Amino acid sequence: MLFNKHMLKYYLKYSWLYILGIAALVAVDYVQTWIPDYLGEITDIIKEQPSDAASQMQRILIMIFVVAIVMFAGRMLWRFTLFNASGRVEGNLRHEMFLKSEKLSQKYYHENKVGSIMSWFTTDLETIEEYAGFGVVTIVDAFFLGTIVIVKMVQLDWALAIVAFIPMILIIIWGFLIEKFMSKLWLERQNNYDELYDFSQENFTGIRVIKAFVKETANLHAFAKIAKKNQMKNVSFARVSVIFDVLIELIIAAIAAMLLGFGGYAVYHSVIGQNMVLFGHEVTLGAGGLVAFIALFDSLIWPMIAMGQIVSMRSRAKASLKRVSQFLDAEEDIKNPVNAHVLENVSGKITFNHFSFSYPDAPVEVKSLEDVTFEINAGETIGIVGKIGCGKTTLVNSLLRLYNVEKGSILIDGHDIMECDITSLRNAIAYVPQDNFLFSDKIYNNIAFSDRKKDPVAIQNAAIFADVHDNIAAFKQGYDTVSGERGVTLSGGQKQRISIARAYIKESPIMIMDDSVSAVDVKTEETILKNIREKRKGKTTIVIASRVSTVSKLNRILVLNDGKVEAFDTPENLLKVSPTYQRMVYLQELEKEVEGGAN
Ligand SMILES: Nc1ncnc2c1ncn2[C@@H]1O[C@H](COP(=O)(O)OP(=O)(O)OP(=O)(O)O)[C@@H](O)[C@H]1O
Repeated sequence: MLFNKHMLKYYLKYSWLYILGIAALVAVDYVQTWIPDYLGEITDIIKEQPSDAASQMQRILIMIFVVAIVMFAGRMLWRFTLFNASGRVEGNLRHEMFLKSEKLSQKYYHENKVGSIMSWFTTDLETIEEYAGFGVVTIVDAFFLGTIVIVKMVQLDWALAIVAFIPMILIIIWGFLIEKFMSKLWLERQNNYDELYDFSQENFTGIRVIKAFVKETANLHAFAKIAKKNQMKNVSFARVSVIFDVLIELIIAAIAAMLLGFGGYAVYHSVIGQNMVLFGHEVTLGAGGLVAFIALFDSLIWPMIAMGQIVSMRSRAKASLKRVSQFLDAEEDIKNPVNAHVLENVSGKITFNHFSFSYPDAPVEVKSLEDVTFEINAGETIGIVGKIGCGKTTLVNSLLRLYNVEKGSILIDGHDIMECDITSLRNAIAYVPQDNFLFSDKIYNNIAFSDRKKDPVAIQNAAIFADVHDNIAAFKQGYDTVSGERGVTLSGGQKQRISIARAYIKESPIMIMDDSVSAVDVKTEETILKNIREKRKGKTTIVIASRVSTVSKLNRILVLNDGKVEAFDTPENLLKVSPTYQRMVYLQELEKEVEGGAN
């Protein structure tokens, strides 16, 4: 079996299914080996024709019938229990992996592509499931059936049995030697599979860009290259596996031929009274004994083939379990501290204290944020502006603790967020991300994402807040319209506003809008800002904007420049003290003039 800490707990959890299944399998194996004895007896009865032949035959036939019934019931039972157990082990592992996936930080998802993670969730888990079910059957069969048959063969004639066993021992040794090599081949194949998954996933996501740039053919060539590599890895694994299987079958056929030869020769010599000597031992096997011996060897064929299958199956499962375990053991770098402070009744005061931040994969000298210090009062609505890439998103991601605070500190209501319970922290913040991701679900469910129990009136109010209610009402299926991949394609502005509604409905003391009105017209933007002023009165709101006009009516605006705070002041004062703000205003005026001229 395949043991490591992740598997062991599920083997233990479903031990009753395994014990029942293995017991049924052993029972089937045991009674199955009675058949060769009966065949031997039948041969001797036919040959010697004793006076009670009819009653002996009747007894044997009844016993064969009983064996058939036990085998039928036993096979049903082990199939049901062992395959049930392996399915449950797989299901539990998948569940554990899903839980883990939710605990892993942004850093992990930067380092590992979605395609690779998907293949761990699919093909690797299937390989493990195969081994936890069929693999167990094969091992138990090979071990118990093999042992019982071997004992019986030795009892019949140990010298003849040795003839059969020597090649078998060679198969076992060879199997162990080849397993490591096959495991390496499988690992390579699976890693290549990741590449294939990653490529396909990116291709499907970026299909519009590919089409717009007429890159279908180039992409097809790139795909064919990766697919070919994958095919070669598959072929390499299959080649080794097939050679191994064929050689086992060849060895089996050779042993059968040898047994028939030696056995037939030995029976002939015992009939003429000159017993054959093998390994210094006189072979006294009669015709019935030989038939039983050959039939026993026949029962040994499956355990021997099974050994070959175990090697291949185990090597695959070991490689797959290694990948799954690496995922399950991945470090969770965003964790709750010991004695975490649970944020309650948050007023919304936010303090950044000499906070600096570099992305894990960025060169050490490149800081996305440097020595950032400012304070937002509880209930205040502020704007954040700055050039592209100046660190606006990084700032709010840090507040959400999507990354750890390593230099400086961030406080909410005076509590260091590194000491706060992460769930309570994130519950206190409603976030509208820049990419406006929506789930492939009804618009209704997307808005109610934070609380599925929200009533239709609350959903509608949130949509009115985001000025998207009229758009939704105009859809044929209204709030039941499915957004995302499988549903209608919403416009960028509609997606932005549905994301705003989703955040607003949380009624959190802090709301962050990351460039969330960039795709709406000026009138809609004004409506949303007016709604923020009215409906979020007394609650903290941060509006990140790429246009100065979005934030120019707010009381205070934070201006970032190359990751540093350039100024944090009223729009009037910023015009005097902040070169970045002055330039943004100047560019906006210029834009207006150009537009006016064009009209
Ligand atoms: N995951 C990441 N890994 C490494 N560097 C990153 C990562 N995300 C952002 N950066 C870098 O950090 C800096 C700040 O990025 P950020 O997204 O915070 O800027 P921004 O002001 O929000 O930009 P925009 O106006 O385009 O939204 C940029 O130089 C960017 O290249």
